[in-house]
Amino acid sequence: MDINTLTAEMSLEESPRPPKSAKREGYLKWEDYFMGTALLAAKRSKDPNCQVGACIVNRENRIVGIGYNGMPNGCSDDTFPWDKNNKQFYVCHAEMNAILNRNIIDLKGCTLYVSRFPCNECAKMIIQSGITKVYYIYDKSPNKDVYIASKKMLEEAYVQFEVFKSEHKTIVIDLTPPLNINVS
Ligand SMILES: O=c1ccn([C@H]2C[C@H](O)[C@@H](COP(=O)(O)O)O2)c(=O)[nH]1
Ligand SMILES: [Zn+2]
Repeated sequence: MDINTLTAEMSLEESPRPPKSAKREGYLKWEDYFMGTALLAAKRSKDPNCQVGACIVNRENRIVGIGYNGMPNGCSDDTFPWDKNNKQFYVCHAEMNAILNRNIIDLKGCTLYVSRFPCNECAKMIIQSGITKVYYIYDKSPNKDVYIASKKMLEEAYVQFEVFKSEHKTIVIDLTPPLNINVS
């Protein structure tokens, strides 16, 4: 076997294996990371009916605000009402909390990842804050006046909104070793 043949055989054998310094495959894409963060935040919600999470991201792909729906600070989750007719008077929406929790002053040009389509009150805050893009997973009540009004305002103010699409259905995160993260 001459030296050329030997080299060809070696490279054939090694081709499926990435070089040791190559990056890991299967890492989360930015968009899945941001929506995953919003969904993880939603898990903090005490609302028995609807847990909403929101994550705001700037143009440099930095997370600048996270929120979920909950009672205002100082208003106890155990004494304020969570039933359908009364919670509306008290609950702070996820989008509002994410905007108020922001760690930068100006949200101009930022993108919001949120689990459900924002209501009219959230749309007002989104517009006024300078957020220009909204990704949401589902529109719970598209025919209700508040969501029709929300769409109307977002469109008028040139805030784009789009259903979130991912090539994955689930992200499963272990809290115990070996700390696997399974994306499927
Ligand atoms: O833009 C929105 C709209 C609603 N929410 C939260 C506020 C409440 O906790 C629930 C409302 O649930 P329904 O059962 O649909 O009345 O969702 C929000 O965070 N952001
Ligand atoms: Zn809202």
